[in-house]
Amino acid sequence: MASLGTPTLKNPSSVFLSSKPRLPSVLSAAFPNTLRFPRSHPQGGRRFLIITASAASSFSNKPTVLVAEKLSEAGLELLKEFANVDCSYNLSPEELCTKISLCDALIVRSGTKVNREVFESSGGRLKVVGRAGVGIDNVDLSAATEHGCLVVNAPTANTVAAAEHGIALLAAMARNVAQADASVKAGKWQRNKYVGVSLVGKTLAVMGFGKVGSEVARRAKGLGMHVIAHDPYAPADRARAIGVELVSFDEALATADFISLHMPLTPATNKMLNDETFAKMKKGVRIVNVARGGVIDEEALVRALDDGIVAQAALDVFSQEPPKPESKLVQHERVTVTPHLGASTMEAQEGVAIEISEAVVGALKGELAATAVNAPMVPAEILTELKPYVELAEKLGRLAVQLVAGGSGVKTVKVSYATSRAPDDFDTRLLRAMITKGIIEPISSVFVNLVNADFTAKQRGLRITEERVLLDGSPESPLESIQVQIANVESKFASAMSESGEIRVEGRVKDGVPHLTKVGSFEVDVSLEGSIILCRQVDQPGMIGTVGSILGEENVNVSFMSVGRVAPRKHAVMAIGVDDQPSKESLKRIGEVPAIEEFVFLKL
Ligand SMILES: NC(=O)C1=CN([C@@H]2O[C@H](COP(=O)(O)OP(=O)(O)OC[C@H]3O[C@@H](n4cnc5c(N)ncnc54)[C@H](O)[C@@H]3O)[C@@H](O)[C@H]2O)C=CC1
Ligand SMILES: O=C(O)C(=O)COP(=O)(O)O
Repeated sequence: MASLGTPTLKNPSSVFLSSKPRLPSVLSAAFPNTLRFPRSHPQGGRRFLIITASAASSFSNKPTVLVAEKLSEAGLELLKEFANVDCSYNLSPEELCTKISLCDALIVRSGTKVNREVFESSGGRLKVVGRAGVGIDNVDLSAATEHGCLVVNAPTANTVAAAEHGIALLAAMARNVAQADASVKAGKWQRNKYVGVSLVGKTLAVMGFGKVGSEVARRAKGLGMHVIAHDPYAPADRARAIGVELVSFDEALATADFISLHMPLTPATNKMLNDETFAKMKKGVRIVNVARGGVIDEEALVRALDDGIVAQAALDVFSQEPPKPESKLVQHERVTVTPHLGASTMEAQEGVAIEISEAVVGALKGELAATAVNAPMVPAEILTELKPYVELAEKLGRLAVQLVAGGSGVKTVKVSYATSRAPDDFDTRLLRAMITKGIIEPISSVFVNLVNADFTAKQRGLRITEERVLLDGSPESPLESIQVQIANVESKFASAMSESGEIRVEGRVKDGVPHLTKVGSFEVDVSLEGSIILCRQVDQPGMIGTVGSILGEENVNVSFMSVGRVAPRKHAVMAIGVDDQPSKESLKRIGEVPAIEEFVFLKL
C-alpha cells in the first residue's frame, strides 16, 4: 500500500464540504483583538499570556444549484436566497453531464439517474446531491463517496403521502375502482363483473416496517385489518406499540391476504418477490407496491397473476420508469397502475422541497448534514454540540502532519479521546473524519470530508486507530481532550516527540474555542486560529519580547502566546499564534535567537 509520502505544505483550509469563507485580512484587521489577563496554569505554575482575535465570515461568489426535476416554489425560494438556481428539467443524460461541471449542487427526484459519469463529469465541483424524497437508488452512492460528494435526502416529508397512496391503492384494488371507472367511461355498466373483496378481518403483511410501512400499518388497523409485518431490522417494541406482530419472511408470505411493500431497493431486496417466493404465497393474494419496482421480478409477477397465485396487484413503481406502454404487467386486467405518485401531494411536495433545500444550503455552507446518506447522520443537537470539537480535530490533524520530518511516510495515526461519556453516547466518526482531513489535505491535492475520509485514508494506506480514555466526571461536555499521535516518523521539531517516540499534539475546547494544550511532553495553551510558531528555548527572561519584536517589525500580529516549561530556567516550548504569515527572513531571525534551540512554523 502506498504511504502518504513526505509532507509538503499546500494552502490549508478548514472547510468541511465547500470552501468555508475565511476572514479576509483587511476584515480581520478591522476586528479588535481581545486581551485576556495573564494567569497561572492551574497545574504547574506556568504563566500564559493569552490574546484572542475575533472572527467573522463573508461570502463572495454564490454557488450554483442545478434543480433537475420539479421542485415546489417554497424550496426554490429558499435556494435562491443563497445560490444561483438553474431549473432545467428533462435534461438528457448527456446534457446533465455537460451542465454538472458548472454546478456546486444538484437536486433531483426519482426520475434522474445520478450515475458515476455525472460525478466524473463534474470535475470535482459538485459538492452535494440533494434527493428531494426518500429513495436514493437512482444515485450512485459509491461514486459520490469516492468523489467526496455528499448525498442528502428528505426522508420524512413524504412519508404520509406514500402511506396514503398505499392505502388508496389497497382499497382501489380491492374494489376494482380503476377498472370500473374505465368501464363506465367506455359506456358500460358491469356491476357483476366488478364485485370486490372486503378488507376488514383480512391479514395484511407490511414488508418493510420503516416510516412508510408503519404508517400504512396504522391506517390498515383503522380499517379493521389484521396487520403483521416483516422487517429484519425493525425493533419489535415499535411494532408492538401499534399492535403489529413482526413475523418471518416466509410466515408473512404464507399467511397474508394482502402484501404491501415498503422496503428500499438494495442488492438484498432486488427481486425479492420472484417465482420462488410467489410460490410460497397464499393463493389469491393481492399485492401493493409503493416502494420500488425493482423489488418485484415483474415477469414472475405476470406469471403469478396468470397462474392465479396473485389475484390482483396495484403498482405505483416499476423497474423501468416510465414502463413500456405495451408492458404485459401494465396492461394486465387485474393490475392497477399509477405513475409513481406516492409522494405527489401538494403538502408532501412542499415539505420535501423545503426539507431538501435546507439540507443542500446547509451542506453548501459547510455545515454538517443531519440527513446525509453517505456520511454519518448526526442529529442536529449533537452537531451543534460537536462543532468546536470538529474544528479542534481537524486542526490537530493539520498540526501533527506538519510536524513530520521530510522523508518520513505517514502511515499510522493514533487518536485518543478523553471523555466521560459512555461509548454508546459518543460517536467518533465525525471527529475521525476531520482528523483524517487535517492530516491528508496539507500534503496532497485530495479534498477530504466526512463523506470520503475513511475511503481516502484506506486508499492512501493511512491507518487510524482510536481509543477512548474514560474519565470520571460529568458527561455534560462530550469531550475533555483529543490527542493525535503519528507513529513511526521523525519530527522536524524534536520537542513534539512523546516519551514513547510518536509525534504528539493534544488539544481541548475552551469557551467554545479549540486550543492546543500539549506538544510532545510540553504543556502549552494557544488558541488554534491563524498560524502557529513553536519554539523550544532555554527558559530565560526576555524571550517573549525578543520574538514578539521580530514579528512586530514586519507588522505580523501576534494573537496568542504561551510558554510551557519542564522546570524554571530549563527548557520551555513557546507557542505563538500569528494572524499573518511571517516572511522567511523573520523566521530565520527567530531561529538565530541564541536561546532558541529549534522552531517550526505551522499553518492552520
Ligand atoms: N412511491 C413513492 O412515491 C414513494 C416511495 N417510497 C419508497 O418507500 C420505501 C420506504 O420508505 P421509508 O419508509 O421512508 O424508508 P425507511 O428507511 O423508513 O423504511 C424502510 C424499511 O425497510 C426495512 N428493510 C430493509 N431491508 C429489508 C428487507 N430485506 N425486508 C424487509 N424490510 C427491509 C428497513 O429496516 C426499514 O425499516 C423506499 O423504497 C422509498 O423509496 C417512499 C416515499 C414515496
Ligand atoms: O421519495 C421517494 O422515495 C419516492 O419514490 C418519491 O419519488 P419522487 O420524488 O416523487 O420522484
